[in-house]
Amino acid sequence: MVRTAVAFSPGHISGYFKRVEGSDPATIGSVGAGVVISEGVRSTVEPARATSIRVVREDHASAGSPPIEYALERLGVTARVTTECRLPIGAGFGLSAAALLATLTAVNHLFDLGLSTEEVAAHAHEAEVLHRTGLGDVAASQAGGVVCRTGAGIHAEITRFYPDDPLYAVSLGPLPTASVLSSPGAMARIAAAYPDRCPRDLPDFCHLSRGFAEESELVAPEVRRVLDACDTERVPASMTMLGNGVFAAGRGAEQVLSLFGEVYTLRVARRGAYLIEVRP
Ligand SMILES: Nc1ncnc2c1ncn2[C@@H]1O[C@H](COP(=O)(O)OP(=O)(O)O)[C@@H](O)[C@H]1O
Ligand SMILES: CC(C)(COP(=O)(O)O)[C@@H](O)C(=O)O
Repeated sequence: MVRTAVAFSPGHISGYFKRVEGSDPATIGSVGAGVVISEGVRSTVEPARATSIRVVREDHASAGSPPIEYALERLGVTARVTTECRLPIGAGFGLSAAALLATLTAVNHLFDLGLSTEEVAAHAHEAEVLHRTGLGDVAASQAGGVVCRTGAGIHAEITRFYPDDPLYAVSLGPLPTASVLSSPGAMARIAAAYPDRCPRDLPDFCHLSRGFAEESELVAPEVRRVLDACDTERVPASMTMLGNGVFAAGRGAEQVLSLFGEVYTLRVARRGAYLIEVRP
């Protein structure tokens, strides 16, 4: 039997963020607030002569993941990787970071690399930043909670709180993160819209996120329709950054969102990425 390692990482919904410049990928990142969610990516890894990545979601599979391929090469290993997730990819659920954290956690154990949890996160963060698939998701998904990051990178100060209430989300389609991060105009509007404080609680997080979504002008017409419906029902809601989707909290949230698509019920994660098993 081939030795196999399996690991999981939670995803992360960013509510608001601002890019922070740095001298190298370790110091480049973002400040902002978001929610680490119970759904994420499970990665199964086995040694192979050449690296191959299979990305599985529902009954669909695709091949390749440039950030993961890059990270494995940096670590000097080749492996057959299968990632699995329930949430849609590219929809603002931080799945690129989750896929990296889950895969590198499994790789670390499979190949006995002896990396600390922080070193695993550092490699994942570097791959994210270089591929423009995220800025602050890896830092957030190192642990659970509603997260406020007041510095860039994985060593920055991060405060977390852990509400029991679920969050609901609906996705209306992808919004490639790299397309926004590469647009100087969008990044300038994002920086100007940044609410420079941490959220007090979940409703306050929704409120700050909504102000940011409006001011940054990132809200697409289909997202606008969902937000309008939430406003009518007085349901706190905002846009999943960076995806064409909406998250909402509290009474009535699930019902309003269900008018627009499949509703994902998300718990606030209690922990970050972890190893599930090594076989045999
Ligand atoms: N589950 C996954 N497994 C492997 N690679 C992934 C996964 N999710 C995202 N990626 C990588 O990240 C890219 C998308 O990044 P991004 O738009 O930031 O997605 P997200 O918003 O889900 O984090 C994909 O093209 C792929 O290279
Ligand atoms: C918002 C984003 C830049 C991207 O998030 P996603 O599209 O989920 O990869 C995130 O990494 C952040 O810094 O807050």
